[in-house]
Amino acid sequence: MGAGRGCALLLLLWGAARAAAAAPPLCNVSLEQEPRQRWLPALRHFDPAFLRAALARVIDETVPKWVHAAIRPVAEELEFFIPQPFAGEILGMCKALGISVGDGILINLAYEFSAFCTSIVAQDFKGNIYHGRNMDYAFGDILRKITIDVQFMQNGQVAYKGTTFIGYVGLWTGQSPHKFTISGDERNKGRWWENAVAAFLSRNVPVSWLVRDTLGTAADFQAAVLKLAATPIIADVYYIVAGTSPKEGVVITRNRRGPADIWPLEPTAGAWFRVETNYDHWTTPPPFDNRRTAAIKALNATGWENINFETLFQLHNIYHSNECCSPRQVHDTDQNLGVNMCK
Ligand SMILES: CCCCCCCCCCCCCCCCCC(=O)NCCO
Repeated sequence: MGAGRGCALLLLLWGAARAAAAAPPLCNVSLEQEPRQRWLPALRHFDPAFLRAALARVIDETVPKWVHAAIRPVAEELEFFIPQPFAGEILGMCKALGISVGDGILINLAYEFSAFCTSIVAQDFKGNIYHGRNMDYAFGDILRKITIDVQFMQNGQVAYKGTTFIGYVGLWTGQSPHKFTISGDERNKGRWWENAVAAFLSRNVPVSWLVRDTLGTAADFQAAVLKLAATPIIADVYYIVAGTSPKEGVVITRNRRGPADIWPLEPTAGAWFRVETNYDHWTTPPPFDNRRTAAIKALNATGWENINFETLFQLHNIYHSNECCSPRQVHDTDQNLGVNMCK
């Protein structure tokens, strides 16, 4: 399919019962406005006191107090190392909310909170490409209330869009309309605050900022894959990318410095889907986390004749049900996001 002819649909479903779909607020962020100003309209959807309390709780429960005390001044200094527009955007929100710049920067370096993400890219028998992703977090009670769909606007058009949390300027899920979609899944453990500052000082960028940068600048699927594979970042990650033409689907396993592996769709060889959870695809997942096997089973049962937006969405619920998750993985809330690129 020609890049200009694609259409795109974003859909969010919240809640453990998943009985009713409730979309998060849809916010426009104008890339033509000063970075410090551009998120202020989006902030108006939220109670500043709630955001301040949420930020305090997340930091309090994930960063030891002595580390917070030591790291906050360092994070504040990072203002001078952070590239635009990210620095301006974070500072603008900190000022508007009356929170410390150090805390604002710190939370924007957050990589994961016990996240169990799954991304699937698949091609149907007609050559349509589908990209679905699921996120399952700790802090569900907070994160469900601060999730937003964002349209980044330029010249009166949507330049790119994504789903994030208010205050968090990077994207882990996004779409460049009619071109490509990206999702990121956590790779490699480690406390997020431990290495973030040191890695940042090496001038590498957070993984979610590279997603946003790629959505805003890459001309097509191929350019996006190259950029996501090669740009130095501050942590390991899996980038899952889907395009609008047959075979345009790939899982990129990233080290900080570059690609560890590139795993494309190979529909002619029967590989019409790729599933990425939080483990290298060439290794066996641990027995307590069966998401990959369950997703593969469900995809094979569905078949490429029947894969579509609806079945992919349902499938995310199936493999993510309690049957395949250990108690450790079953949080009280789930986020399921399906990104469908269609002809
Ligand atoms: C700069 C203003 C801050 C405003 C206050 C924000 C309130 C609380 C913020 C909570 C932010 C949560 C960040 C979560 C990061 C998750 C990263 C992620 O999605 N990782 C996926 C890994 O698979």
